[in-house]
Amino acid sequence: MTSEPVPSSRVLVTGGAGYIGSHVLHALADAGIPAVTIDNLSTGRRQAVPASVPLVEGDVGSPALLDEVIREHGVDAVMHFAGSIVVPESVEKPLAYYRNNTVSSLTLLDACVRHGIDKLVFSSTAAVYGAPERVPIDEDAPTAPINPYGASKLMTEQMLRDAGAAHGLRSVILRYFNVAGADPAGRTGQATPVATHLIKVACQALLGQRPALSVFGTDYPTPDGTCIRDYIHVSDLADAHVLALLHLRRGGDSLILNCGYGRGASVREVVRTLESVSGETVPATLGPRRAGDPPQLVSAAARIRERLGWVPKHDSLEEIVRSALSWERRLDQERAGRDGA
Ligand SMILES: NC(=O)c1ccc[n+]([C@@H]2O[C@H](COP(=O)([O-])OP(=O)(O)OC[C@H]3O[C@@H](n4cnc5c(N)ncnc54)[C@H](O)[C@@H]3O)[C@@H](O)[C@H]2O)c1
Ligand SMILES: O=c1ccn([C@@H]2O[C@H](COP(=O)(O)OP(=O)(O)O[C@H]3O[C@H](CO)[C@H](O)[C@H](O)[C@H]3O)[C@@H](O)[C@H]2O)c(=O)[nH]1
Repeated sequence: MTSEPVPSSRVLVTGGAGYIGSHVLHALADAGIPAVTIDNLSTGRRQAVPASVPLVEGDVGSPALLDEVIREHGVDAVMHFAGSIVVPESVEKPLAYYRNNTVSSLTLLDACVRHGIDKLVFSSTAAVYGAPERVPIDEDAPTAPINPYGASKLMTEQMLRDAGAAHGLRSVILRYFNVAGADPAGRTGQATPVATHLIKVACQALLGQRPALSVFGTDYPTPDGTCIRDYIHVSDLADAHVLALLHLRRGGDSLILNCGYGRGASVREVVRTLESVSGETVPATLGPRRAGDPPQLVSAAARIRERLGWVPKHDSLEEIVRSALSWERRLDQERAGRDGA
């Protein structure tokens, strides 16, 4: 490594080898915005990172590594994706979640302040709202997480607010609803080893990679008895990140924005849509409720459009499930190629 900073500003993307981070790295590369990523590859994959982006393998909780990367690459802004994301696991191992999500974020914020970086885009979650009293949920709704994952993210939001007031660190906090689908060009997708998200699990069941999808609860107070979620295509979410970065680079103020389409789909609707795009049946069993699932989570979606001028391009459940299925088929072929080699 050289000791002189390079002249062009790069955005530091933490967790860029993961599902959402890798889509954002591709979106940044497509927009001609230089980036560097730190990832410890705990759930991410090296091959998800675009060839043009330097991947520094290491932990975002290391102050020395952050110092080195920020100096070496002339970092002027940060997008923070690295973290642990499985809700039930956060209930079993809360301290691990507070360490990897909250404590590591504290280390990162500290590094930003130390290096005079005043722009940060943060991956938050609708889980900060807990089980909301009303849908659609707007950004001013009360935050009341019902699991350590959501609490660990809300604590980081609080640190960002306080660091903004004290140190001028401006942030865009993006609260994602249910992220799904894959890059339409097939460059990346969700490849994390533990699949728990509905659309990925349903695709895996359809392809015979698991015996069946278990539908978690059919007695919810919703029209068909199954839970309703606001599914957002990961490529639209990636575009929102690029817009958030540009907003901060223009000198824009701190924002908290929901990321969703403002429209819900039930578990049964998701399954039907997957069946209609594939022409095949999803093997499914009707099971009991999963602990901690609110009946409905739907975003109030106006603010992000107003503040960032975000216009979704893939706003259809068909497109989301089609891209997720074709990504799952691609992973299948990759595995078959490896096994055959
Ligand atoms: N997937 C969703 O539906 C969803 C919803 C809301 C919020 N989020 C948030 O979005 C972010 C990205 O989620 P994802 O779905 O892409 O998950 P992911 O597991 O695919 O990506 C996380 C990446 O961070 C890396 N990582 C984890 N801990 C690290 C550490 N300490 N140091 C360096 N790298 C580390 C992992 O190797 C991985 O590449 C997370 O912060 C998550 O909480 C995701
Ligand atoms: O095998 C499965 C998996 C899920 N579901 C159901 O499908 C819906 C969606 O579940 P996911 O696990 O895909 O997503 P969650 O809604 O639980 O949570 C996700 O979306 C949240 C915001 O809406 C947070 O962002 C959180 O981090 C993220 O994991 C839920 O009703 C769930 O009960 C099933 O029926 N069977």
